[in-house]
Amino acid sequence: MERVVLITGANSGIGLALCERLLTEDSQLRLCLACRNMQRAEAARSALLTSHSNAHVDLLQLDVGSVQSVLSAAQEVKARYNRIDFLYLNAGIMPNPQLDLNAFFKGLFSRNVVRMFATAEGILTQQDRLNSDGLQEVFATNLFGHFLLIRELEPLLSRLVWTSSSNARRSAFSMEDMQHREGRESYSSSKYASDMLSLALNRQKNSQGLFSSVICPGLVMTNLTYGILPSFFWTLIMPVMWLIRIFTNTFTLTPHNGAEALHWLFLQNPESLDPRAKYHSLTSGLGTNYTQPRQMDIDEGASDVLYSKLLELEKEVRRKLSEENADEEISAVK
Ligand SMILES: NC(=O)C1=CN([C@@H]2O[C@H](COP(=O)(O)OP(=O)(O)OC[C@H]3O[C@@H](n4cnc5c(N)ncnc54)[C@H](OP(=O)(O)O)[C@@H]3O)[C@@H](O)[C@H]2O)C=CC1
Ligand SMILES: CC(C)CCC[C@@H](C)[C@H]1CC[C@H]2C3=C(CC[C@]12C)[C@@]1(C)CCC(=O)C[C@@H]1CC3
Repeated sequence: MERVVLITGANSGIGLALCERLLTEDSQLRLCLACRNMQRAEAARSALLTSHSNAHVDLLQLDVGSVQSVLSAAQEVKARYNRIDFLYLNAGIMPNPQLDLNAFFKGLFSRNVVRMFATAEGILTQQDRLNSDGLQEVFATNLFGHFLLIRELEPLLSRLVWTSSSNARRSAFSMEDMQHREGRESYSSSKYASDMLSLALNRQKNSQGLFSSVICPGLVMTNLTYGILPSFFWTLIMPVMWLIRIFTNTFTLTPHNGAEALHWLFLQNPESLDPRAKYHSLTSGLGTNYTQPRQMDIDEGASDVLYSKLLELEKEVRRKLSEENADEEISAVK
């Protein structure tokens, strides 16, 4: 039977590499690339068809950072497919990243140097902003848009896979400020929230046959990392990066390597997976790829609280949207 796989943020980086790997694994697959920019989505589709000429590759317009776009895209998915075998929640942003060079050089000579290279703890901040739905942009894109998509498509779903990060950190997240309006680590906060949400979804939905997993792709050279340091600089320091890889294995560096755990999960029986584990893509000093589960630092109770808060927020945004639509109808009649 033809399996249907929907991937958000599939037009570049890790998402596009995953598409390549999945088509190599199963040429009968129906892939749906869910992207906000249709020109880039077309280019990704053409690239995939060059290497897999008989592949079924569909495109779907989806801006996960916009409530209206998520709701419209979900309607379209329901009209097109009667089930989604895998939903990869991969789209993500890190706007205006700032590297704290002082902290970086201090970290270089501390006991935590390996940890710093693996997680970027203490050396990276971002500047977030409100989007047109009145939500924090990073929260809306990396977490809430995906949550809404899951809610809309729930009856069609069986497997969810989140592209999280080693940068997800409990101390960056606050339940009282789940959108991270106050701090400067919105990326870390949103990724920690996705880890929590995955656990909560497993607790609430496993009995109904829905399973969720989280992965970390390691440090990968993509548009996201080119936003932190320019691509020529990364190319210049590549020999240093290969050297560091010997000590951490988290410097996967290429999108193909970064997609290792995403691909690995595609081959696993969901019942054999640990809901409290994050599955890491790792690459050894000799260039061998493998997947390793590591326990996440999460409370079950807190993950349930986050789930309830997201349901509340969902109600609120739906109410606001229907009020706005009603206002528009009234002014159209006038
Ligand atoms: N690179 C790395 O080292 C790491 C990356 N990650 C995570 O991996 C995931 C993929 O990122 P990566 O491949 O690195 O970076 P890219 O920037 O190459 O890919 C991000 C993808 O997300 C899409 N996207 C962003 N915002 C939206 C939106 N509002 N609606 C729909 N699609 C959107 C982008 O589309 P567009 O082209 O239109 O911008 C792009 O296709 C992210 O979740 C990221 O946080 C995690 C750990 C490390
Ligand atoms: C000599 C060089 C290797 C210096 C590079 C320093 C930093 C730019 C990087 C060290 C750890 C990296 C890292 C990320 C970005 C680049 C670093 C801060 C991520 C935050 C990218 C996105 C993620 O989701 C996790 C990564 C963790 C490690």
